Amino acid sequence: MADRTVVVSAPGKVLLAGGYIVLDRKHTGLVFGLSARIHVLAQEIHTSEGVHISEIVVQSPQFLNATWRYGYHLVDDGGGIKVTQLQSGVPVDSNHFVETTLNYVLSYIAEMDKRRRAHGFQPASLVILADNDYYSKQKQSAERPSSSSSAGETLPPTTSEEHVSSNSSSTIRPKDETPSTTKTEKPPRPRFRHFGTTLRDAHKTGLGSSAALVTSLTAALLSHYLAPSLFDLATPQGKRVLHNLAHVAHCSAQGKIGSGFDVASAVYGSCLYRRFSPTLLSSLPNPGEPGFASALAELVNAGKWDCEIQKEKVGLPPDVAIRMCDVDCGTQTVSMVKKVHAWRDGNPDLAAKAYHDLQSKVDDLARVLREGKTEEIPAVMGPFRDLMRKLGQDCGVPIEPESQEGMLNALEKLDGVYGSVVPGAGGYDAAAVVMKDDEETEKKVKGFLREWSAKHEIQVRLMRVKGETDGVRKEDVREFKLWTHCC
Ligand SMILES: Nc1ncnc2c1ncn2[C@@H]1O[C@H](COP(=O)(O)OP(=O)(O)OP(=O)(O)O)[C@@H](O)[C@H]1O
Ligand SMILES: C[C@@](O)(CCOP(=O)(O)O)CC(=O)O
Repeated sequence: MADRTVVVSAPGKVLLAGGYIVLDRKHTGLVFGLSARIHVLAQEIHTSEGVHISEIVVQSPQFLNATWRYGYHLVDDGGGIKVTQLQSGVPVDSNHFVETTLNYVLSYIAEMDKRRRAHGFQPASLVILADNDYYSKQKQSAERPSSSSSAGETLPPTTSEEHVSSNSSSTIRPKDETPSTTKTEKPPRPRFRHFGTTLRDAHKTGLGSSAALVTSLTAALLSHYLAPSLFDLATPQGKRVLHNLAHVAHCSAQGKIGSGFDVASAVYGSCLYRRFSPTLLSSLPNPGEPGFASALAELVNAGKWDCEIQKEKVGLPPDVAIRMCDVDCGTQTVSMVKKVHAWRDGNPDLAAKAYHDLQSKVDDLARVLREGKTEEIPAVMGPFRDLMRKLGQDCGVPIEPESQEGMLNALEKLDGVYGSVVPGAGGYDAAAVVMKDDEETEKKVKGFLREWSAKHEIQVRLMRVKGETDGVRKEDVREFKLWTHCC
């Protein structure tokens, strides 16, 4: 049988402009994909002769205690495939986004490829590898140097979980290719570092890890299990199916609260985004309920998807970059959205005016970036920030908190910085900077953030990540050979 090992990656996102208004179908948001990606490697699990296992094993080897084993069964009355997390040895936290994605994607696959109902799913191993910028550095993080040439570069510290599972044929660690380094040599920066923490305790930088993960996991499962005649990521139809299925799974895992701009950019990359009608998903049964599988397949394959993804409306001048600053604080997006909506519902006229004004700035910003009018960026981003700050004040929500306001005002005074914003929902998450794409400006910004951090006793740093237009893509499996069972 053909080797079905596949690696798919999807980008993170930054909603540069359009937070809150994009939740309303009347409006659009300007979203950029990011160079920070989440990769998922899918491969068969090879067992010794006579040994049969029926598991799907998902691992996130950059975190402690992050191996999730699932059994699966076909539910009667067309309820689809339901997975159950298997526990053995050290208890492992559940991973709601992974589990939900498996329920939706395996149900869709079984519906599209009827043979699966009779023969079931071959056991599979899925390895999640996130680019380093998705999480803030934590001081206790343990790293060991290893090979600098390929993707699986850093060895996780030994954990009790690994001890438990070390005999299993289905748990993988990167093959140990640790080179000998002398004491004085600085270890190479690992492409996928170990964060030295559990996922629950990790400090997210707000780049949209869950949407990138759900998208790349969905694409990896579809590519691994379905023949190319049924799913081909390289075709527009393949992307449409991926987009719809990942949307449904992500919405379900999130509790149906988002506009979906993050999944759209994970699939298609940078775009001007108009959301789908929320009613689209309202009649879909839940996984396991009668009729779920066929309703899901129908919704994904056809459905009245009325979202708009306009890629041609988005561009960047060649010498301009969108960079992100990690502020290393968290933001409660859900409660902020609730407060903004409560204000909007209580003040419809004021809200309509505010949303209209914000939309015109979203359009202006898209236009000046697309048309390469670098000199006009400050005159658009400044008033956009003012309007977002005003919205926050009206709703009693810290969309641009004072601490961020002071920092961004000072940052914008630097030569080469054209504008900045607290993207998406705002708050204390990452800040975005639109700046000249050269070393000199990068040095200035880094120096500024170092001084600002010291003066204000906070931790702000410029991340490596940059705005990028690409969406989901297949990666060269050979680059991930340290994470595969074979080769
Ligand atoms: N590297 C990873 N490995 C396994 N699961 C992950 C990984 N990254 C994200 N997840 C899943 O996504 C969840 C985080 O989703 P959540 O919506 O809270 O954050 P987010 O999408 O990163 O938010 P933001 O838009 O602010 O960046 C985790 O709890 C986990 O279920
Ligand atoms: C507030 C909202 O419009 C943007 C949230 O963006 P972010 O997660 O802060 O990047 C919500 C949404 O569109 O899903």
